[in-house]
Amino acid sequence: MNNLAADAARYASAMQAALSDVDLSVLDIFVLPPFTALPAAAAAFGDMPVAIGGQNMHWAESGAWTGEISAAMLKDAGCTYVELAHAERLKHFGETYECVRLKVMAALRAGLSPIICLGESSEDKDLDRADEALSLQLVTVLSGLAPTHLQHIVLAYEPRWAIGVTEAASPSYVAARHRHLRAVLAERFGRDAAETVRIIYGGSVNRDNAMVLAALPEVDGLFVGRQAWTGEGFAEIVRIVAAHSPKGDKA
Ligand SMILES: O=C(CO)[C@H](O)COP(=O)(O)O
Repeated sequence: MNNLAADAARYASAMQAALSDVDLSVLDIFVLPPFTALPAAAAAFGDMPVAIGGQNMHWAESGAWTGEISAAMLKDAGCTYVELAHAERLKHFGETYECVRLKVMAALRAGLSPIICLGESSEDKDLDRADEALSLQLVTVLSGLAPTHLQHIVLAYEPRWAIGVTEAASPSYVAARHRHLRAVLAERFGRDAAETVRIIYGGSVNRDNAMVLAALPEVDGLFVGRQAWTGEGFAEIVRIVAAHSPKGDKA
């Protein structure tokens, strides 16, 4: 809940200016503004290769759900992505992965790519059951999907204890959790389909840790919060990832 529609043009032009010498075709970039800023952001990014997404949506196509936003409304506002299951949705609004599952299906039906947040609590981490918690979340949220759906899905691994703090999870910890998520996908959907899912890392990503995290072979991209509140800040991360990604693949 940061930034207004009027900030969109400034945000986009700051990114454009900061990245004019960067080959953005090696990256897939998205920004997820507040609902009220979506049309302004879509217009402001214009021809830049930056996709737009919502931060949440409802699972129903339409109807008596006052105050909610549907997939069709997001598409109408210029979105191609939608973020689902952010830790704050689960914590403050009582969302469950069962309800996230309905949203994932609705997003895919509408042609939106869901960015599904997964992450263990600090208690799960301390009790050494992070992988168990992640398996449960992932299996719940993807039940009912076919292997062909996976190419449209992004998993955002965001350990809850690493969001909004000063330190991200360590690279080795992140790599292990991403390997686990990939293994769960492979077990359920087959290795080939599992490889089509992007698994990105979020939680206190900043200019100091972006390069190391993005360079991990297990990490397909970064999910940036505070550092992306300004176009300049986000551009710093984009520049780092574009320059140092050793994968020769999109990140
Ligand atoms: O907002 C986030 C990116 O999706 C996420 O919760 C991480 O926030 P940050 O810790 O401020 O980077």
